[in-house]
Amino acid sequence: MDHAVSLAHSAQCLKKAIPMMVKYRMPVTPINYAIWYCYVQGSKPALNAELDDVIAQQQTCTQNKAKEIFDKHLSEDDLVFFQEMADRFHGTMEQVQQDISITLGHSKSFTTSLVDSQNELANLANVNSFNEILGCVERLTDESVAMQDYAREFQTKLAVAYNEIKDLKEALNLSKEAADTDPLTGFFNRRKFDDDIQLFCQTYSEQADEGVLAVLIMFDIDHFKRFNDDFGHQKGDEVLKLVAKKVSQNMTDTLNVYRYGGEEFCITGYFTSINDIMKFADKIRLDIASLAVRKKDDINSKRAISASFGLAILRPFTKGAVLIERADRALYIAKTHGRNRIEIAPDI
Ligand SMILES: Nc1nc2c(ncn2[C@@H]2O[C@H](COP(=O)(O)OP(=O)(O)OP(=O)(O)O)[C@@H](O)[C@H]2O)c(=O)[nH]1
Repeated sequence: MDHAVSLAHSAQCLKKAIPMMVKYRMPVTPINYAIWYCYVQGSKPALNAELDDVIAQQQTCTQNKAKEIFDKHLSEDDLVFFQEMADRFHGTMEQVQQDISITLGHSKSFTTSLVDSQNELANLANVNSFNEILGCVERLTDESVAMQDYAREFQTKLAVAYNEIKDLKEALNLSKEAADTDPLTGFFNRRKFDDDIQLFCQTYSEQADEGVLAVLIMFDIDHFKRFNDDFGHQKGDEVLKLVAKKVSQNMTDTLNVYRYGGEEFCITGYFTSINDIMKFADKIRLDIASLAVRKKDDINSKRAISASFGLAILRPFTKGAVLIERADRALYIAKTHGRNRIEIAPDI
């Protein structure tokens, strides 16, 4: 790929590439960035054709497929280029914006001091060649005002460019957010969970604080298949949304909630005691159990909703996979012991 392109051209390509990633719900990874940038640049028709095919079939492009396309048509150099580009744009514009503000400030104070001098001179009746000096200062003042006008105009143009870059950055953040979010529930999605869980375990291991417990709470709506079969998939989606609302109402800043699978959710976070964890999980369990739905045209069709919970307290230096396995096992026991209940994984 030709990297010797102007900043303006790169900005144009980025501006077109980001909405593509948003549209097809692809996370902003360097690889996705690279293939879409190349796509909108149009420099590799074979890449465009392949990406068009994948999108036509799947309405998105999976990480694996994106990597495959990248490996086939692009190189590692392209990747480095993309990783650096967005930051470079923003950094450069920020710096220039600062410089011009300083220049404008200087030119303003220069004008002010010239005006002051001019006034002072005007008040001095006994100065030799008074009119010459005054004329000279007047010219300098005019030049300074012109310089200030020029700087202001330059700043306006720069502000426009700066805002465009800012918009680009925001679009990038939004597309990242969209790529991490489950659209039905608004929770983080499985992809984000897979990214986060290892970091969650690692951070706790490195900064383990006496008296702080890190926990993974897994829960799953009971008999959801039966519900879907009896009420239809659409009503099932409605239940997922209702459950999500109840869960959201209990969330705090120290907790993260994810849609782990179809009707299965995970919460990770920190508590100070097992008692607090149990109280928290039980509140959610009861909130979900307070829900009931019925068919529009059948008053006798009322069906209660419930969920089962499996908790696993993190032991330092445990891998994410082990924590998940323990919570999953506890959830399985909650299911087999009658559902609508909470089980804690044994601390072995
Ligand atoms: N409506 C709806 N259903 C979904 C969605 N995702 C998964 N499901 C359904 O969720 C059901 C899950 O069924 P199972 O895994 O057998 O579990 P279950 O019926 O809840 O039974 P237990 O977990 O043992 O209580 C399946 O019928 C899936 O089709 C979704 O997004 N919307």
